[in-house]
Amino acid sequence: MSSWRAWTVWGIGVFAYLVAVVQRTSFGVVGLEASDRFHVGGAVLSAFTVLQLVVYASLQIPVGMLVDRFGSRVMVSIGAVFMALGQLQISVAESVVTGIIGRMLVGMGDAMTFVSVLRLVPLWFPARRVPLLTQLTGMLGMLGQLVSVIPFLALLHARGWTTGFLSLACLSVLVVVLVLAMLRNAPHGTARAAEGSPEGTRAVLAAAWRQPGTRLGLWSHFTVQFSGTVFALAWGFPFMVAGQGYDTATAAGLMSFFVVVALIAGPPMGRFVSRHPLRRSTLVLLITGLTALVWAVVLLYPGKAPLWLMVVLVAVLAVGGPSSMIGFDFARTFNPSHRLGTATGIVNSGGFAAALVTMFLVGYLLDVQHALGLSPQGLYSLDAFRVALAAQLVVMGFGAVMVFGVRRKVRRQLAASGVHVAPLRVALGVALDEARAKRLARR
Ligand SMILES: N[C@@H](Cc1c[nH]cn1)C(=O)NCC(=O)O
Repeated sequence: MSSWRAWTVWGIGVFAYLVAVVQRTSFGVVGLEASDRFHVGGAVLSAFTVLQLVVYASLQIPVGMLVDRFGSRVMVSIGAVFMALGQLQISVAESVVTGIIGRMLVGMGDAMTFVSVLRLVPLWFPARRVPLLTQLTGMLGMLGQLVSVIPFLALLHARGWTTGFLSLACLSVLVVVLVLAMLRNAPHGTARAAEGSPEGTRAVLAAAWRQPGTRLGLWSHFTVQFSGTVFALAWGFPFMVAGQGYDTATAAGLMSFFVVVALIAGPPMGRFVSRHPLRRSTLVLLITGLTALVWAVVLLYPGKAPLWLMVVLVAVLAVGGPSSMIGFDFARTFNPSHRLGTATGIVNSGGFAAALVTMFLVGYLLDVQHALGLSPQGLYSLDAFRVALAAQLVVMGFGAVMVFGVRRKVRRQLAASGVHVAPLRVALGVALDEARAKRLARR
């Protein structure tokens, strides 16, 4: 049994991450109000989100290194202070520049939270619980999106922009108080191992990168997470409404379905990972293959894709979020605890870097087709989207090749330590034989 102390620390960590997700997603839900306040259209507004993501992704590795050095408590508190300052700035900002500075501060604080919170889990809980708790951390944090969409939006509509964003700043202040009062980096006695490393910071980074298991985590995260992120944060809505011709209510319903599926998929994914640790990369590849297949069917479907097909697409994309947590499991199982933050930061940069590159590629391909007169029905026509969104298949293919390549190295390393990974066919045969033998023994 884990102590109440461990659950309290984890609970506060999860709350801090949930609040970070609220801060991250709060601007996206007030697009119309932001357009009025800053007197700008969609293109400039998307710069707020893109810059916030650029800051978030580029800070992952430095943050990981800092967590290994200073521990989760300091990093989560500093992150919450940055987010409080960012939202305070947004609450009074009236120009694009001051607004973007606010969002970048939020991105900085957000970047410090997830990696630091994940690092608490293996330090406070026994190894067998870690995969499921890691999934639950990601899953519960996602509920922050609903806080943005429901109570925050209602408050902003009732009391106005400044009160809405000031309340979010106060939420992060509450996180700082809770973290300083009750969050500890590790149980007594393990605190030294959990803070500061016997190696120098650069040596920690080099060692984490040299470990093929970290890179397998990076490419797994890269390959399975980006398509869902691109869909949810950038191109999903324009594709469904302007490209496919769905009304906004249906598109909004599909987006809510995305969140529900991502929430439901977390626990089974965690259980699979703890029961079949040698099949993690196979699951990543299977989910990547399935995502590519469903995208190909949607993009090649003659005319508007039927609703059932869009439901399947959204479900597959939503599973990508929980699946990407497999990347963190690779980081954890292949690195000692004093390198865990750094390795987790490396892994977490994968999916977000891939998402940024893809967001840009899709926008660029839409623009180029329009400029060359190849999309006469409009910039956001279905045919233009077919070509632009197909770029995802190239990014997915690249990621899958990297997963295959680095997995070979990981398996060689495992074999050297006496762990041999049987081909899937053989392993499935053995599992079926065992199940049959168990059934017979029960008769
Ligand atoms: N894979 C996500 C988290 C997640 C879990 N379930 C669905 N999504 C991830 O990498 N998150 C990083 C972050 O900062 O949120």
